[in-house]
Amino acid sequence: MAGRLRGAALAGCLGLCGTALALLAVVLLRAYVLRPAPGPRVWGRRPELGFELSARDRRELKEALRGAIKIQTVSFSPDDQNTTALAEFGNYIKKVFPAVFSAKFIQHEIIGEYSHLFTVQGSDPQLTPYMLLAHMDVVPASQEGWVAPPFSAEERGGFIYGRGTMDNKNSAIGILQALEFLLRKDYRLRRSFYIGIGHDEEIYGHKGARKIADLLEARGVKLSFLLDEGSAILDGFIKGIKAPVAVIGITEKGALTVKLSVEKEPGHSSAPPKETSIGILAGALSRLEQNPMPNMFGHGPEIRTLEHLASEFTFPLNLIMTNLWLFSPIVSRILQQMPSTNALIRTTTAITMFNAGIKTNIIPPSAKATVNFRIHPSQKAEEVLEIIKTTIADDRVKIDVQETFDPNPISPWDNQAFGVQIFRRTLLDVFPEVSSVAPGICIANTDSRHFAKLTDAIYLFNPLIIKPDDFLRIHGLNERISVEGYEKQVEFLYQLIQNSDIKKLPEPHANSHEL
Ligand SMILES: CCCCCCCCCCCCCCCCCC(=O)N[C@@H](Cc1ccccc1)C(=O)O
Ligand SMILES: [Zn+2]
Ligand SMILES: [Zn+2]
Repeated sequence: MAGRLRGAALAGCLGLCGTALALLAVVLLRAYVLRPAPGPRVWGRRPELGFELSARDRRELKEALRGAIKIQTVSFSPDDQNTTALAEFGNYIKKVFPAVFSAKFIQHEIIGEYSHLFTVQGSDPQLTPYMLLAHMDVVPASQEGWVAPPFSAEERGGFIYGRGTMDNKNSAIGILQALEFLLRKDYRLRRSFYIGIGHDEEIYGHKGARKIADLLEARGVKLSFLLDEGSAILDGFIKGIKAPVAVIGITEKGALTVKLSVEKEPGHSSAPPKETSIGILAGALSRLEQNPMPNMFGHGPEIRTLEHLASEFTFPLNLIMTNLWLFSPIVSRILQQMPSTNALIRTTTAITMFNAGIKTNIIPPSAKATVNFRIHPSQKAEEVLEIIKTTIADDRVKIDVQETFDPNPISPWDNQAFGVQIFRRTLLDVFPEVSSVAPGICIANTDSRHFAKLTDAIYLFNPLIIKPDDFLRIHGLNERISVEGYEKQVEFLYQLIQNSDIKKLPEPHANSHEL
């Protein structure tokens, strides 16, 4: 009997060990044998014009950006913008980019009073046009806490400091600068393209980008791709990856902004009720913060980012990332630890405004707060609103939706995706240190969502190498760009325009079935 039991135990143990060994074999096989081959595509044609800058070009390029930063194009709220500065920005670009404004094949239109649309006519009408999008408005900046005043565009240690240096005058001015340089070298464009520069992106883009999109739609325009801000070349964001990796947004999160309010009878503070409007609202807000929206890891494109980058990770993370079918519970727990990666895997909750109270000895008649949610690509605004109501679970808290939109559809990412191949080619040309190009999610929102009817190929990417510390500067203190980084951005755009002039993508290399 005892022998039979020992035999059964041994057989059980062997079975378990066998399963463990088989699992290990699959894990190793996927990590080391079945890795997608990142083989290069064969591009016969190189950009015609190299990006060699004279000392004068360099100075001009830097001063053009610095001049733009000094114009205080601040969007405070949907009905409060610095319109004098917005108009000044229009005059400024006319002065700084004379070749762009005098070329016969470039049409310039002002849309919604302050936004700009450039139609750059290529010589081959058979080629589907593309679009480069940027915005000139900026969020407000406090005067305190900056090493140099936010609209001084001061240069320190190789960096230009100022609001808009990364978000997003670097793109607005950078695109025009790249085109200006190409025109001065008599480059004749083959593929038409549009440049859109919005003036109210930071307050939803209804009067700028939305109107540009409506106009192009009315003209029957279809785009082969659209490129806007929203992601970057990430350096040091992902534990276990040493080299910088280009993560190109193939979708952006949705958004839902709700106003919460509680009204109660005012009175003398010496005989207070059990709960005041402030206490009730604070409780509701605390419940929202303490109960984050569900972790959706694996339901959106975030998993594709990790799969693409798997072979970039050092051991043993490479084993884990190539085997997400097994390790995703661990990975999703790790991702939720840092705010920037937590934002990739769930709808985020941010309490952004709170107003209440009149005087120290008056029971507050009302308390109001604003909560801003950024919706994960696998959820819809309606579903998020239901979760909010259930979490607050208090009828005394009035919930008003201020603004909402669902996440963008997911743009194509494969060997036939024209835009993706052009970005990849251009990244290889301009940033040889970038080891991988992966699809990702833009965790914030951009003007690009207004263009969904013109193309299904919307990409969010700024050709800038950014570190976690830089990310905090966007909408924060000491926003800055390195002069070298800005030159690289202009070079990227200069080569991108030339690379896009290719008629047809080259056939994929025999080994490069995946990007
Ligand atoms: C695989 C690891 C990835 C780690 C993620 C790190 C992400 C780093 C990305 C850096 C680029 C950030 C670019 C931000 C663009 C910001 C654009 C913006 O500020 N938009 C406004 C628009 C808006 C929306 C709603 C109301 C008013 C304005 C925004 O707040 O989203
Ligand atoms: Zn922006
Ligand atoms: Zn912004």
